[in-house]
Amino acid sequence: MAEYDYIIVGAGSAGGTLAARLTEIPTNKVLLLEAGAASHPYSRMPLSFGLLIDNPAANWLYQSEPEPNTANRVIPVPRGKVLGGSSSINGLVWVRGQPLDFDTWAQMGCRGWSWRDVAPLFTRMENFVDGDGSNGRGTDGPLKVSTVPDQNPLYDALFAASKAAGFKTNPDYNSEDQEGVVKTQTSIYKGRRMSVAHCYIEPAMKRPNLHVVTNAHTLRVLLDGKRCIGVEYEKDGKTVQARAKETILSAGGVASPQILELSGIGQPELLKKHGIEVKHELKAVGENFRDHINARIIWRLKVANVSYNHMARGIGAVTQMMKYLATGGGFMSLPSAPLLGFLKTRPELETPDVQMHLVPYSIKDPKTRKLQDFPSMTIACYQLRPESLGSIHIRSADPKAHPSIRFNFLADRIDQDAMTAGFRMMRRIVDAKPMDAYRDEEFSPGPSVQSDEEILTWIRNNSQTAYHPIGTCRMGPEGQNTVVDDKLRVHGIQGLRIADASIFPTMPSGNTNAPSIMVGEKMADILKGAA
Ligand SMILES: Cc1cc2nc3c(=O)[nH]c(=O)nc-3n(C[C@H](O)[C@H](O)[C@H](O)COP(=O)(O)OP(=O)(O)OC[C@H]3O[C@@H](n4cnc5c(N)ncnc54)[C@H](O)[C@@H]3O)c2cc1C
Repeated sequence: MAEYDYIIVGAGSAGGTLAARLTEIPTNKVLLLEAGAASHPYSRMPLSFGLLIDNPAANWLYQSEPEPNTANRVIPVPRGKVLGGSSSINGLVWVRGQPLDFDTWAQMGCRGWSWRDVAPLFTRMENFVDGDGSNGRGTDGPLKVSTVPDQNPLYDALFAASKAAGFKTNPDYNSEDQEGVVKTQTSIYKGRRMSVAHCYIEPAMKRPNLHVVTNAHTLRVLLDGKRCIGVEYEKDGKTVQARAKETILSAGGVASPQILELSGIGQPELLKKHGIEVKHELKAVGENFRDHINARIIWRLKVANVSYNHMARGIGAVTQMMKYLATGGGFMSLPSAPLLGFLKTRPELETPDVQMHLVPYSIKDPKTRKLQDFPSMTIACYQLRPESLGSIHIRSADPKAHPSIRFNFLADRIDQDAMTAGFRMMRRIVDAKPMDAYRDEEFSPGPSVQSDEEILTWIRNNSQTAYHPIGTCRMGPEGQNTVVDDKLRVHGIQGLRIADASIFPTMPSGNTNAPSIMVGEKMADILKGAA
């Protein structure tokens, strides 16, 4: 059986970062297992966000359970299944979060995770090419970050409308002050996606001490009593075992709790129901699940040539392709949103509680992301720090069966109120005078939806996830509600840690790629004895 110092399961945002950092020390022998392929031909192009959203070649294509809170709809849950994980298929929006997020983690008992502790990790991971090193922004990290270069009179009108509606702008929302309507910073450089595969894993693969195995589906971790001794995975139809001093699960918010349960770690009743021997009771495995529910309003536009529905359809698609090939710019180089808003729904709030994504086109269906036929724009809004808690648990002892995902979106009154207020703020921006020249009728939901109840019902009936599942192996001091401690060790099991978005105790205020990479950086420091 092959022996390593470290086995990392999942080559995503956190796992890929961790593998690269650990192998900086030549004596560390590391095995990185990834269920997906080594690459996908579309991945480096930012448009791959749309092209891979329903593509099984790079995506797990999970689905939620139908739940009454969201009109019993089955909501698609895409996750990256390729080297780089979700960082290879995501919407490329780069957000650190608010200092308050991490100070809250520290306040919940996670020593070493306050903003003061994690800010240097955010600095070291990035090379913000449009920054000058102020605000703690990185200038020589492995992952290049740039501000969207796309210009469009619609953006100017939206900035002016936001100002007219009473919202400020902000020169750097990834500083300690997030508030404002802003041009998006992205994990894109010169039109190419800056995934963890490209920025961390591929350079590290030149090292002899990193062994990367792709198309390797981890089935379970191997336990000797209360000690983890390695993993069992399937490769080319064969079951393979590997041993390590430390095993780190980095399979993401959906799959890390699944692998624990398949290994006999979790809620005893649930494991027994599926015929799995209980090796270690941990009630919080798969619980404390949070995600962002994303409500999108679509407006028709009077001016066609500011909307990519007009500029990127038919012959326009060819023009955009030529532009992309020649300059690395245009439609195919955009992140999921070129403008963002981090705003307060109530003036007395200390920091923003909603995030908006302002998009110069609309899609027919978020499941396939096909462009709508008419000139239009979208603004989407989610509450930054949702309170509602869902769960992710196995539905079967079969490691290939997708787990049961229950969002429980909008269960909490705070979430309902913030989403309703955020919805009204989207309309407030677009109704402002500077948008008069562009705004046509609201296409979806349309003017018939007005009262708080109508808005909330519409959100329940139509909204999707913003693709940020977190919390299912929550970090914190040992207790009913946590799975790992602040050194990311699974409570009660030796030699097993978890490093990915599943350990977030609460939702960071924004998109979750940068905080997931930060977890990989932090895990590396802990294992190197530097944290
Ligand atoms: C469609 C989409 C759009 C998004 N847009 C943005 C955005 O614009 N900005 C942003 O900041 N965030 C975005 N996110 C979220 C962000 O990308 C994720 O939060 C982040 O990548 C999670 O990192 P992770 O390390 O926890 O998991 P992942 O990066 O998902 O990595 C988990 C890895 O584990 C592998 N794996 C799972 N199970 C097994 C197994 N049994 N055996 C072996 N390997 C396994 C997976 O294949 C995957 O490679 C988006 C996500 C998606 C899916």
